[in-house]
Amino acid sequence: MSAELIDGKAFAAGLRARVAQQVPAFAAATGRAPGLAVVLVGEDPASAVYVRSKGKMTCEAGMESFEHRLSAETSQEELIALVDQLNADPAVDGILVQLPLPGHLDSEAVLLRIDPDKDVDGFHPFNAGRLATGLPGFVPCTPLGCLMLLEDRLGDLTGLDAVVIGRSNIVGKPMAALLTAKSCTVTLTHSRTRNLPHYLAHADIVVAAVGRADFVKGEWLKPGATVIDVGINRVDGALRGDVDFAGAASVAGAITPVPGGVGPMTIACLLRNTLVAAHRREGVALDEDSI
Ligand SMILES: NC(=O)C1=CN([C@@H]2O[C@H](COP(=O)(O)OP(=O)(O)OC[C@H]3O[C@@H](n4cnc5c(N)ncnc54)[C@H](OP(=O)(O)O)[C@@H]3O)[C@@H](O)[C@H]2O)C=CC1
Ligand SMILES: Nc1nc(=O)c2c([nH]1)NC[C@@H]1CN(c3ccc(C(=O)N[C@@H](CCC(=O)O)C(=O)O)cc3)C=[N+]21
Repeated sequence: MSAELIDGKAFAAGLRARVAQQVPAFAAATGRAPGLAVVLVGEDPASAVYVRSKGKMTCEAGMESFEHRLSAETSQEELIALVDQLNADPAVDGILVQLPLPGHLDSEAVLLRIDPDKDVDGFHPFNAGRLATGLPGFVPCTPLGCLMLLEDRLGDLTGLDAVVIGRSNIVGKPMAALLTAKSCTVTLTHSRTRNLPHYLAHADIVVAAVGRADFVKGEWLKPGATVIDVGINRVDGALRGDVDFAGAASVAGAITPVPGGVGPMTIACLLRNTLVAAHRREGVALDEDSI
């Protein structure tokens, strides 16, 4: 292995500490802590683990966590009614509805119902549009975390060639928009891309969000590339990324591990977005770039 390890777990701990530092001043100004509501529908064990971990870290940062666990049989109307209630609740600054939802529910309609000013996931089309057009809003947590790790490692990203693998609304597309805003030359690839290794051979930055264990091979990479592995794949009970770590680590300049890379950044960015939402809603000043 020659690549440097990008320690997302450590960076995320620092970010959560910076968020926590801002909470007392907000509480002094408003008489309350920032609040995050998390909605979990059904009993998917992986989702339950994430929700528990989000709740714990929210409290550790000094913020208020409101957990809503609904049965897998919850109707669309019941879920929408809960979103409306959270939209109207002044103690709630951020709302996260854990995805994926059970198949009978219309997740697009649920995401559309969330007040865009409380949309700390950044999944509402208003916020996707704001990101695409360069307006302030909320940026999805996973790509925001990836960008923070990239800028921490590389500094100014201007002019770098970036390849994003995967075009989902929650990772690939917003990642491409963020890198474009940072003046990278971005290639957004997906399952219909004809010759992925051709694009990767030129990439200074690779962000892999495919959902297939060990998919990206070391031979495809440009020597010295910075590789961000978003993938969370469970293989025989263990977590694997979307990048063949051993192969990639002998070619890349730096790489994130799985676990301990992007995952912890996602939760830390969720807390950051909640802090930002609280300040914006209350009209309390916050230097967002310093967090
Ligand atoms: N660490 C974290 O915090 C998070 C991790 N994840 C993980 O990241 C991964 C991606 O998640 P998500 O974006 O939601 O996944 P999706 O399944 O929504 O999207 C996967 C994307 O990969 C593309 N793809 C599939 N096969 C290939 C292929 N052979 N070559 C190139 N592209 C391909 C698909 O293309 P097409 O559009 O053509 O189908 C699609 O755009 C998953 O492992 C997920 O668990 C997700 C969110 C947060
Ligand atoms: N509305 C919504 N918002 C999300 O942000 C969202 C979601 N739904 N649905 C599921 C995905 C996935 N996701 C992860 C968060 C943290 C880790 C994480 O902390 N992972 C640890 C390991 C955790 C473990 O051991 O299982 C790590 O990579 O080190 C992973 C994945 C957020 N998601």
